[in-house]
Amino acid sequence: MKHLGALGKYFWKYRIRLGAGILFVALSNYFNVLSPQLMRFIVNYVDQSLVLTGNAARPGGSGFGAETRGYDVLVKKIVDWVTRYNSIARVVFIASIVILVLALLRGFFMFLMRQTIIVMSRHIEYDQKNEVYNQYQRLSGRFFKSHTTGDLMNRIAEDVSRVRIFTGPAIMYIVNLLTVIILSVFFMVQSSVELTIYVLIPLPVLAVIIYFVNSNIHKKSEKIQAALSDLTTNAQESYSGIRVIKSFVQENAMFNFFSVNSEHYRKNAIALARVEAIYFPSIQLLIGISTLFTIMIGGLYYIHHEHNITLGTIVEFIVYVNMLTFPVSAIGLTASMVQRAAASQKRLNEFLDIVPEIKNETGATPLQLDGSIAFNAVDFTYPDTGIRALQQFDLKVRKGEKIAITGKTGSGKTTVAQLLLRMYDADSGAVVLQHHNIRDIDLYALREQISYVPQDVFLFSDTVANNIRFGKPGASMEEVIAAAEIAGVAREIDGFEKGYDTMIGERGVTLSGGQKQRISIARALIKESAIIIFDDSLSAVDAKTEKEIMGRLNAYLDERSAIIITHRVFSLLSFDRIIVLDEGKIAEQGSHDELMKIPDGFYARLYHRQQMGLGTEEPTP
Ligand SMILES: Nc1ncnc2c1ncn2[C@@H]1O[C@H](COP(=O)(O)OP(=O)(O)OP(=O)(O)O)[C@@H](O)[C@H]1O
Repeated sequence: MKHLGALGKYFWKYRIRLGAGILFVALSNYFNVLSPQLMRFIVNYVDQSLVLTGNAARPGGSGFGAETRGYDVLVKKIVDWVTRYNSIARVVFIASIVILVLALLRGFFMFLMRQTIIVMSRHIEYDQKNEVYNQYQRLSGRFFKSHTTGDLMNRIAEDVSRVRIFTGPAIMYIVNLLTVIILSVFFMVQSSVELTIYVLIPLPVLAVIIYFVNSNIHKKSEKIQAALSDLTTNAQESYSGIRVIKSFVQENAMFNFFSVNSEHYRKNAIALARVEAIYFPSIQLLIGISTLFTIMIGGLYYIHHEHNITLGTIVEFIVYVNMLTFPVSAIGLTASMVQRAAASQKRLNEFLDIVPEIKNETGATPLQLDGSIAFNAVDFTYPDTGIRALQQFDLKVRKGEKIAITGKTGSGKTTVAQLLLRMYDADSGAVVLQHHNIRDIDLYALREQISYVPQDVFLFSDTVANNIRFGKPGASMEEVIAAAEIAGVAREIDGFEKGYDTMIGERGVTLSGGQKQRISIARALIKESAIIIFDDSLSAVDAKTEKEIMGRLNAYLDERSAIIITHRVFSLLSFDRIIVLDEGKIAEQGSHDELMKIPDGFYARLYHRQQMGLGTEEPTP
């Protein structure tokens, strides 16, 4: 329950709606509890009138003496007003119309109650979804590595919905339950204390049943939720990896895996349905017993002229008991709504309370980057795997310098890019840009001024133009085309039937790997930053195209600093410096000619291998 405390800020934000909603619930119930009193009046009035005309149900009738006992002030006024008419039919007719008016008033306030509380819950749902989404955006790559997409999706969709059920329907039921019970018990006691006690006797039993059955329901619901989460993750991975599944002919295995999860979910859902099936009839039974007590004991009191019980009182109590039926039977449902919401909010809080590892330090400056970079004795170990990716790594890049980084796979090349984008912070040493430690530079300004083309391309389900424009929102069509031209993909885009308006499916399924890579490059180039990082960004294009692109890039890069990570060395000729990384350390460094002179050097061997057309694999020592 304490987890729901996190919603306090939202309730405060929408306090006027909430306050009005509570008032409307109370008013709606107030008008609701008045009608049983009027029904008592009508029955007693008719009964008494029949006595006077000699047609009483029993000699003496109910007597008007008991009638006004426990009436609400408003009901008293209504009774005074209707009894001014002499005809029984007229009194009954007018009193009945008043009951109808009361029902309408009740309905009107109920409508207002929904308009305020349910609308408030939708606002909170919207705010909370945005809050969670924003937090997802702020969290670091490490967080996303340790949580599945299915789990993230479940929390932002399923958990937020469950919390909404608390902030809307559950709050409404709770306020409704409390006001109905307080008002009806108050008026029942006013009418007859003895009968009230008998009518309420089954309630403790009801409370015990509700408690036990409800905790059972809660446990089962939790299991269902966990099973549903597995199922979602399972399905989501199947969609994303459909090409791998098909190529490995693993459709049946995947389906079997899904069916096992699905079966687990089904069993839990059926178990829950069974418990719920027992729950509602038991509640109805106990409410039925209350009604039985009302008629039996009320009837006996009436026959024996005890405790001023009239026929009208019995009718009034029957209506009260019926009035309590729904709110009381909804106690379990409401309690489980609250429990589920608390569990969901706990899951949301787990994410919302995470302080992003990488965040702006106070006083961080939005530095205008000129392109000079320095890695000073940087050590970095990935916290989740403990892999030491960079060791005492030193690198100085002057403004406008073009550096190529090569080396064996896993030697730490991408890590250099990750630290430069401040996706991680160095454990020791420092990354310095224009004499400013990277930690003192405004994070968003930093990333805004670095163009990064990652190894694994990701394109959005949008048009080609919008995917390129992602690098510079609001860029003109000319800028988009210019970027595509430098990236060497313009001719292919022109060949598409809809050109730059061609929709790219999820993850760009309609494009070839090379096309996707080049669109991703165009997206980075349009950004026009002082620093450009290519992380093996041309691995899927042929060597000739790569050379052409490199040629155009040379002109584009001009004054910009560039770090090009690659496994293909023969295109590195025009670089100012080439770095060979090995186990997180610089193994070789220099121009092409200098590196070629190192006897048995990694670079020289790799160059020869590739010249002989033996591919990009690393040379064996
Ligand atoms: N996000 C990560 N979490 C944990 N360990 C990582 C992560 N990324 C990389 N590593 C590990 O750190 C080491 C350096 O990885 P890095 O990606 O920098 O190498 P690389 O030289 O770019 O490799 P490749 O040429 O295959 O892209 C590797 O051993 C790798 O397994």
